[in-house]
Amino acid sequence: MNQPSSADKSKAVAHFNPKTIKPTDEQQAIQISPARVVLVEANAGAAKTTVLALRMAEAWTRRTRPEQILALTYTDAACQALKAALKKLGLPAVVIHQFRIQTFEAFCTQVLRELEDRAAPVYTEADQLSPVLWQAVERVADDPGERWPDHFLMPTPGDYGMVDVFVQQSEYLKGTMLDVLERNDQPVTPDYAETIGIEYTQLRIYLAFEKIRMADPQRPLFRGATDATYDLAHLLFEDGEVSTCHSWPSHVKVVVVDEMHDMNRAMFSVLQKVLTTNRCFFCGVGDVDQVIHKANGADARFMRDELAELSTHAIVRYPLTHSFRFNTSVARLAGKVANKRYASKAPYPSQVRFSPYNSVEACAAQVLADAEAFRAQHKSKTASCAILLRHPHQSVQIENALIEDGMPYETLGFKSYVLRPEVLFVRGLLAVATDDLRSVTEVKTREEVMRALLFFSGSSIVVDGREHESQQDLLASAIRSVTDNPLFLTSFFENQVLRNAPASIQKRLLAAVDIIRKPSGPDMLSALLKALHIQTLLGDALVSQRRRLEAESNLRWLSHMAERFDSPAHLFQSLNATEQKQQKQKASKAEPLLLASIASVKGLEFDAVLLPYLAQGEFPDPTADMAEEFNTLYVGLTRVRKELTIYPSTTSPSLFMKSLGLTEAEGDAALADIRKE
Ligand SMILES: Nc1ncnc2c1ncn2[C@@H]1O[C@H](COP(=O)(O)OP(=O)(O)OP(=O)(O)O)[C@@H](O)[C@H]1O
Repeated sequence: MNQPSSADKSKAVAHFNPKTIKPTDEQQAIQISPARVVLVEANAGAAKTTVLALRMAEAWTRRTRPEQILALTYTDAACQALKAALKKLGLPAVVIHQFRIQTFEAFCTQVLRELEDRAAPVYTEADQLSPVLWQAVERVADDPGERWPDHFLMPTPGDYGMVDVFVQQSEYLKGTMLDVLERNDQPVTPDYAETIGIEYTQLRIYLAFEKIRMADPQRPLFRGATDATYDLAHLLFEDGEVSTCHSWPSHVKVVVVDEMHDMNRAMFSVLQKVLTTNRCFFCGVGDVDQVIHKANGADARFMRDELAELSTHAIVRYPLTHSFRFNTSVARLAGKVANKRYASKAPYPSQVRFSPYNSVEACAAQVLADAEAFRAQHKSKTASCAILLRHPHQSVQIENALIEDGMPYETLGFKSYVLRPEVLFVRGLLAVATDDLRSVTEVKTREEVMRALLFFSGSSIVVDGREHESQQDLLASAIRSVTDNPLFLTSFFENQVLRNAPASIQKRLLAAVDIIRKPSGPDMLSALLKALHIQTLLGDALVSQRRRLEAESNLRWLSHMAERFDSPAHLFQSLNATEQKQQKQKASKAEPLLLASIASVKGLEFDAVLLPYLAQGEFPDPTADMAEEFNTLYVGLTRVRKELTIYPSTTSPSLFMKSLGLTEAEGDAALADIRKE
């Protein structure tokens, strides 16, 4: 692997000169590098996306047509960040529009759509995958030709964690392409399963599932979230022809890949084909400490040995030493989290502030006050502020605080808490008990409330004389009659939801409605959830273990918030009013604040970043991979340009604070140091 030679540097002169920023020598070296294969590994904010944009702009200025320039990324946010960088450099919008900038999944979907002559349905929800999965389980269990039945550890119906485990393993197998690469026509045996690190039964089920999904390889039954990349990579592995497709890039001159640290084997195989079917310049950028998708097979070696092996040209590596996004204080903290050197050179000061909290509500109030202060100080519409969360359930109190204050906000990476299915179920019960569906003003939400009532009650619709009609059609006509006349909700609840629910659930639903109707104190919602045996109810309804935990957390945080209300009717009105205010805000022209998951803003940046709820059990999440939790924190705090505020819990201190030396005496000193800069 080579470093840029001084001859390289002296020969070329930049044809593209941005007016908005002055590229540094390091950046310009990448912009004009004559090397066929260029690689940049650098810290967050060190201008990786910017140099890709510079390289694209340089090629365009040197008369490469925009459609001959291809940029591939892992996430939509990274596509958005690259477009923003091109815009910031001053490229005309029409030109940016003509560049082909896509995620690998979107790119592969486009090619497969042309090859298959149709768009395969996309299933991303556990509920959609579950029936096929159980069909696969049955096939494996009933296979008369099975030679190793003694090795089976079959899941039993009701094993609801099964879907999550399956999705995780299958995304890993597909991302790494382990089975495709290692099988070589050998039979699937317990020994073979062990060599690829998958439990034998799981592998059998995975293969049966794939057989059902791909029964007709030309017309897959459906695709999961990352299946287009895998399917195309698989096709390429089997020497399938793609280069004759219109949508296959056949005359591209420049290929760039952002966030290359997220690359897995399937993406790499597709990239390999793009590079071997085009005489092009390649530039990839990444930062190993931003890997948060290991579960999908993301591996930094694709930026290193694997690329070197693939490339017939020498790889020239360039440095980007300084972060231009933020200054010393943030850089020091990022360096601590990622345990690496971090230099910075932003043309403005950045500050880090720690705002300890002692209750969930107090934290929300502090976040609101800080967001308000930031807005008051920076009147400009372009000053951006984002509240970044590790988990969606943490939005409950913050959304309430924002709504009460009248501060417009939008969410990214999750829905507002009032629209999450389990909260809609509670809203449904409140509507039934108070006989007031009219207060739910959005028609779409009324529909969702009815669906949630039916779904979480394990119920169905039965109409005499219409037995031949599908549940979908029956529900559609029930929804029509109730949305037209909200007073019919009670009869829908009594005659359908309740009557057709399993007997044990009927009792619990009645008890719940009873609790709402009787005068009760601030723990009404906790009592209602208890009467519903909510954990069992969620467990029975939700096939995904991840979703169950998420739903439980959402309801736990909701009941905490409900303690403020003296009656169920008030709680109900407040939830409805929250939704109405959100609708109003959407219609208004006021610039919204962003409330987002950290994962969804990877690649983006904001003037102010607020990172609430650093508490043990919340962030880091003890059930997740600890290295990735650190990377998630690193991604979150490196989104900031000027003002970073971190909210550590004083009652259950986060491991992060301890391991960063940011608690107690030693931590105070470190904080003081950081603040001084
Ligand atoms: N020469 C420069 N002068 C001033 N600002 C710059 C310069 N180069 C880049 N920047 C700015 O620095 C910020 C960070 O750049 P960029 O988004 O390209 O970093 P990145 O390495 O891709 O970050 P991440 O790893 O988070 O994706 C951007 O606001 C960008 O416009």
